[in-house]
Amino acid sequence: MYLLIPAAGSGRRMGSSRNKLLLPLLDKPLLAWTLAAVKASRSVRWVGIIGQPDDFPDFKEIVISLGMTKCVHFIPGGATRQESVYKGLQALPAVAARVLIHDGARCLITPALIDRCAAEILRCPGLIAAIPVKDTIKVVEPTTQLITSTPDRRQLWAAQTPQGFAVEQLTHCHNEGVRQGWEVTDDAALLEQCGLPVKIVAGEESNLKVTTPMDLAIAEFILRQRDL
Ligand SMILES: Nc1ccn([C@@H]2O[C@H](COP(=O)(O)OP(=O)(O)OP(=O)(O)O)[C@@H](O)[C@H]2O)c(=O)n1
Ligand SMILES: C[C@](O)(CO)[C@H](O)COP(=O)(O)O
Repeated sequence: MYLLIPAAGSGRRMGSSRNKLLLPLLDKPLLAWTLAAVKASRSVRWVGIIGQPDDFPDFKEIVISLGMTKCVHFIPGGATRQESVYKGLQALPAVAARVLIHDGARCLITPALIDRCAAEILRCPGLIAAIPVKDTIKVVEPTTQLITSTPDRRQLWAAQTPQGFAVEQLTHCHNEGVRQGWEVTDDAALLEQCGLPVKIVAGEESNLKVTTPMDLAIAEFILRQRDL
């Protein structure tokens, strides 16, 4: 399976002066945890790490320190996650028919979840890992700050990565996104806009995205519970 890892962000919400994926988490950089899970996955053969070129020396050091034997490529990213994935798609080998995309920032991913998504994407053209929403969600009118509705929670799922796609279809949707000026925060949203089906695969509650300093503390807590 081909796997693209968007890792070209800046970590604004982390309040970090550098890419948050290079911040330490226990004994190694955050991205090293993500890559360790990728290394342990049985299905992934080809890895494209999408990053800002300034970060490549650090990324390469991490890859070497993990002793990754999979084929690893470093792909220059863009100004948004959407642009970064678009560039990643263009760097895939022509023979790639299916691709998984997994955020570098979801560093608690398990090899089992990667392999489950890899197996499932061979049976459908689009999928995302997701978990049912636990909270009661309110839709709020931004200027008045008044609640306008409470969506039925049974229909709400929190999107995670991996997200998997048929490469041709995802490329078509990204092209359409560029043409129409769509701005989205995940790849599934592009298929949704194009009216194409995307399936849910059971995600994992611990598969959080490290976005804020609080997430970093939670990630550390979860990792300490695991058999390292
Ligand atoms: N231009 C960008 C922006 C984000 N990402 C990646 O997309 C994932 C999810 O993005 P997010 O958590 O928002 O990361 P940042 O952009 O670093 O964070 P922030 O939005 O707080 O600046 C991360 O692995 C991030 O590195 C990317 O590849 N290219
Ligand atoms: C793709 C994603 O991880 C799904 O949860 C997420 O959308 C990435 O970006 P966000 O801007 O932090 O939501």
